[in-house]
Amino acid sequence: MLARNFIKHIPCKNLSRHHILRDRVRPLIFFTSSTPQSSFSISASLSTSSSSSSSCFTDESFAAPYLSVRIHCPKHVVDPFSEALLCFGASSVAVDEDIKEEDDKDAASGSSIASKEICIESIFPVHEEVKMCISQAANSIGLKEIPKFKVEMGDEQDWITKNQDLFQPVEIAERLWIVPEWTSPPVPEAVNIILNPGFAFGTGEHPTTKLCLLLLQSLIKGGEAFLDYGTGSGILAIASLKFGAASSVGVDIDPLAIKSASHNAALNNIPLEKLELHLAPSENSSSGREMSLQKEQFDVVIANILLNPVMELADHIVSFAKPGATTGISGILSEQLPNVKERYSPFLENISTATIGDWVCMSGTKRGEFIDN
Ligand SMILES: C[S@@+](CC[C@H](N)C(=O)[O-])C[C@H]1O[C@@H](n2cnc3c(N)ncnc32)[C@H](O)[C@@H]1O
Repeated sequence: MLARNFIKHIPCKNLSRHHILRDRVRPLIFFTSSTPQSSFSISASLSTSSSSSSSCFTDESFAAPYLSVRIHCPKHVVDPFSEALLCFGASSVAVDEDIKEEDDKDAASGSSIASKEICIESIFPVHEEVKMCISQAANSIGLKEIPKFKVEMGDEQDWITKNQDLFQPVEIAERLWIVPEWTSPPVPEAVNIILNPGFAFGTGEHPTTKLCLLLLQSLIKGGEAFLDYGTGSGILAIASLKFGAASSVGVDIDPLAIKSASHNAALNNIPLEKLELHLAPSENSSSGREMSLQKEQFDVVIANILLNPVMELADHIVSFAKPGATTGISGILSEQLPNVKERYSPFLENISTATIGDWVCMSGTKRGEFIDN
């Protein structure tokens, strides 16, 4: 579990507003998160040949059961409470955007909203103690009562089927498309990354994913070793290989992300020897952050995670880049950029930024020698 003050120090927008999906009837804001883990073995390399998607990622494992939990919480705390749920064990939370917009208008007009409730649709892994997670999340944001909730069993396949219509092909750039597994590429001759994100983040719809893909496309000239720190669906790792990288490594603290990335690698016929996936120790793991990755082995490193890990792991992330290699950092908002820049400037030079909306991707080249701040 993450420490309680982890949430308190993070403004709402910092965490996990990962992904906006539109429902036919009502839009949803869809958040996803890593599942906190206590300890991990470090490597979960692909275990299939490129020609067989099912052998690497069996239908059985993909249809893992989950708990679907509807939680009624006071509207005025929906953002911090959603963030807190993610920190205390939810795999994803979805909030009705129409109701949230109403809420924001109420807040702007100063009307009393404390009594109104909003329903958060969340998903928890089956092993999570849902009541305890909800209670910890409520405590962490100062809610006096534990919100009412209802739990149902589901399986991942249900969830995916339910949400299939929502994820449509995404054009990232001319001749670069992200295409759901269940649709045909609109431009067959383009670079098409075939995806089924499952529970993992990374459908290409989020601005940070787009920014990272564009950065990656500009950096990969052929033959590079690429590190995707916070791989989610594996979208960047897979894209790097399609752009011509020689090898790619994806790291994530979420086992569901590793599963999803593995499945997606097979969908894209990625040869086994070209992609490694590593389950990283989480923040609280006593095993520390050592993985079987060598320092200074990558020509390009991108970490699209969130503000807190980006700040905390700065030297760790940069340590994997070769001197002179470009490191991209995303998952951050414009208002957070000054702090992130300051944190990385001892390690990176020639820093530049790209933005879409409020979201930023910062990149720079690794210094030969680090400077004191
Ligand atoms: C915003 S998603 C990015 C996914 C994908 N790379 C993309 O660009 O769309 C962030 C991912 O980072 C993972 N993550 C969060 N904290 C992490 C950490 N400390 N170490 C490794 N991965 C982490 C999350 O589980 C999640 O899958």
